[in-house]
Amino acid sequence: MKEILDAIQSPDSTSADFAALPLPESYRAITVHKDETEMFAGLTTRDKDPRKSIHLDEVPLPELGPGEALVAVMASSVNYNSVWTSIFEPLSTFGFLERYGRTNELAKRHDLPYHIIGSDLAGVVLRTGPGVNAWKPGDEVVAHCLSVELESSDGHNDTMLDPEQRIWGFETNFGGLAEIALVKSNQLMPKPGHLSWEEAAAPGLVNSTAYRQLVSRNGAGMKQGDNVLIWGASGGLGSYATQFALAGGANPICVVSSEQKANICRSMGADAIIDRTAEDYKFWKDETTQDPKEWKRFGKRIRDLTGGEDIDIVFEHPGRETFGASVFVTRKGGTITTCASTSGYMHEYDNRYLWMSLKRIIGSHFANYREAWEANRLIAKGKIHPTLSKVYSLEETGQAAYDVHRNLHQGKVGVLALAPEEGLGVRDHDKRAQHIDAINRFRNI
Ligand SMILES: C/C=C/C(=O)SCCNC(=O)CCNC(=O)[C@H](O)C(C)(C)COP(=O)(O)OP(=O)(O)OC[C@H]1O[C@@H](n2cnc3c(N)ncnc32)[C@H](O)[C@@H]1OP(=O)(O)O
Ligand SMILES: NC(=O)C1=CN([C@@H]2O[C@H](COP(=O)(O)OP(=O)(O)OC[C@H]3O[C@@H](n4cnc5c(N)ncnc54)[C@H](OP(=O)(O)O)[C@@H]3O)[C@@H](O)[C@H]2O)C=CC1
Repeated sequence: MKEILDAIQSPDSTSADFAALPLPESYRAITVHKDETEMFAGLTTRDKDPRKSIHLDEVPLPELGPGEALVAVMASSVNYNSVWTSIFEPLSTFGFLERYGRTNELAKRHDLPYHIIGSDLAGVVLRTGPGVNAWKPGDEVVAHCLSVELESSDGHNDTMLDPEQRIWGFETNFGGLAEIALVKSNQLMPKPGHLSWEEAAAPGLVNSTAYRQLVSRNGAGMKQGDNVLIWGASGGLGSYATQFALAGGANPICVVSSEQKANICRSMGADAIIDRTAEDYKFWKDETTQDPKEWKRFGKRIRDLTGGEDIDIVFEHPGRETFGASVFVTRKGGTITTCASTSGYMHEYDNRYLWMSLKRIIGSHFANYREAWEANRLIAKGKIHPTLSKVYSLEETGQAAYDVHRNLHQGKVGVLALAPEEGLGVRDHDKRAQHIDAINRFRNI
């Protein structure tokens, strides 16, 4: 592994040098274990502690198949899907690996008693499998997390519709929270040169998801002037949705849970901000009964901020707790676009407000390769910036996932894999200097 790191850090290394590097038989990786899936039985979601289920193991290097690449991972990031994996909710991810393993001989590699998790990476290609022409050893890359087979016709308009669509490092093995990752070559994209490894690894999953959900025609198709209600506007998804709204000439109405987070939104350029803790919205009277009066109070607050206008697009992901309010505050003909249900997936809303006002609910999930590429291109052009707040070592991944589970973090949380320290991997110093304040906006807060 030392030889690999030396090659990455040497400015003189060529593609041939990387191709000639011997690959290790094993590497360090963040895992959850199949024989521990019941370890949190009986506990509430909140009390399930990722620090107990997340392990750092030495694992064997997987065989490289056609259309695939082995990547030396310099840095990765924590996504909420790794929180779900680590608390075995809503179901154990080993079921996904078993199901994938049954599909063909090569996919059997994924069905193991351990799951190497993680759906982001920035690093360097070490080897490519047969049939890979677009990438070569030595390429500095980031990887998006869409894994598809594309044998069926269904996915050929929009690859997210492939029946064998999976999220890498969640529904497949050999994810990014490791020193080496196995990806399909059509997950690879160029690493933005003005960013360090950990900065480049941070946006991938959430930036691509927010791009499809909010900007793409497959999602809400946001346009200039739209009022966009963004839940968790300084969180993983929300910090990119807020940037897309601002960069696209829309008006973000940012919901956050503290003054500190409100200030982060202001620093991004937003001025319509709702602190849901300070204003104490209680959309549910009890576990089963919502309070439409509270939807109205929330809607009135939005009207105060917009000069009397309602919401064109809701960027939804908290789910059960907020969905009734989200449907209510959307304007006639508006759109609620949802990609998640952090607070519960059995949503309840008053359907009269949906059909009588011709509103639409759009389900959105990750992004196709083109959408992920366009989202990454905006990062590379310095139009959208990473929202990295804190960086942990691979050994500390359990704590990093705990922070995200308990909503103790801001923006994105990074993890160093092979990178020995933060700040390495920057190739375009001039562009970095142009954007340095925006790049550091979330750091250490
Ligand atoms: C990029 C980052 C993303 C995120 O962070 S997202 C957040 C994290 N992700 C999640 O929380 C999602 C986790 N996944 C799940 O909870 C489950 O994954 C799903 C609920 C999405 C799917 O459930 P399942 O049980 O895996 O699959 P089924 O499709 O429900 O299959 C169950 C059986 O139901 C049959 N079935 C499906 N559709 C129909 C139909 N329309 N009519 C009749 N039967 C149907 C199937 O065939 C199958 O059957 P048979 O068990 O016999 O194989
Ligand atoms: N389908 C897909 O492709 C994707 C789905 N996801 C899912 O989206 C969800 C959010 O992910 P991500 O943004 O990375 O997570 P983060 O935890 O980084 O951010 C979510 C933010 O939502 C807000 N929030 C949390 N709970 C509630 C609640 N009950 N009511 C109102 N606001 C709430 C919090 O902000 P605050 O406290 O400031 O209000 C929190 O910071 C997860 O469930 C994740 O699995 C994520 C990426 C892709």
